[in-house]
Amino acid sequence: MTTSSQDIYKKQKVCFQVATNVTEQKHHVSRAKRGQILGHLRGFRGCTIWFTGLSGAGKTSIAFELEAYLVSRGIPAYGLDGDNIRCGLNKDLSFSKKDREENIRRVAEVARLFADSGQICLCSFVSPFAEDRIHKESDLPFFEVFVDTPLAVCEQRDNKGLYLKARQGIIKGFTGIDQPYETPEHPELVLKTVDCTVEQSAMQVLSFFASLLCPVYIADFFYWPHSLFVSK
Ligand SMILES: Nc1ncnc2c1ncn2[C@@H]1O[C@H](COP(=O)(O)OS(=O)(=O)O)[C@@H](OP(=O)(O)O)[C@H]1O
Ligand SMILES: Nc1ncnc2c1ncn2[C@@H]1O[C@H](COP(=O)(O)OP(=O)(O)O)[C@@H](O)[C@H]1O
Repeated sequence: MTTSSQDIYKKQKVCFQVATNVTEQKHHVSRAKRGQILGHLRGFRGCTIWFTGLSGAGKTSIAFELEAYLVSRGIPAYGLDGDNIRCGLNKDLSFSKKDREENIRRVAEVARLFADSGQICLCSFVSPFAEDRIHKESDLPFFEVFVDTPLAVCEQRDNKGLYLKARQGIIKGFTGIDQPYETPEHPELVLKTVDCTVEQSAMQVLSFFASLLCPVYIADFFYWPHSLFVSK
């Protein structure tokens, strides 16, 4: 008779707690070596650009526009988005304060791995709590971008119909309606999306970070006509 792994666990009667006897393992490949494959010789390095703001502010549109643009220029970038991550990695989490905190903690860890691998990780999360957005411990560049769109505008956009549901009480704990949003105090960049297009907002981000991320490309960025920017 074979014993299932479940039976073994039951027999052991061990009370499993948070892991303690774990030791960080060193990679055999250095960050610099990975960077060489990704073209870091041209001055580019991995980082996280974190977009925060209300639902409908424009985080996803801007982050994905940038992702498409960077990738089309041969710069490795990847967008992590709240809706997507909550369908997979974080599908066990709710929108309670504690679970939002855990959502952001996990995503920040994943973003750090992307950055460590040499990519630009573009994160678009409501991330309403200021404390959760602080990533002082990260040894890789982390930039906060506040997508500063007023609640009234987000509610008017209501591209997913969520504000209507929140106002009707169908969705409880919706950020900006019956849960708070803590405005960033010292973001690297503030984007005002009213009266400008997604492409213009993405261009603002690119202009701001180009010199930090990729000095060699900066000239290209500024000489590119705006019409060439949309890269879909
Ligand atoms: N209660 C509540 N509050 C805010 N947002 C809600 C809620 N319920 C569902 N949604 C949808 O989930 C997206 C936000 O997920 P995030 O992971 O970014 O949220 S958080 O950072 O953990 O606060 C959010 O995506 P965006 O609209 O792109 O911001 C919504 O589509
Ligand atoms: N300058 C802008 N930047 C970003 N989005 C904009 C802008 N102007 C209008 N929008 C529109 O606002 C909506 C923002 O939706 P989305 O990107 O899903 O926001 P979020 O991810 O913050 O919920 C989209 O329909 C987008 O076309």
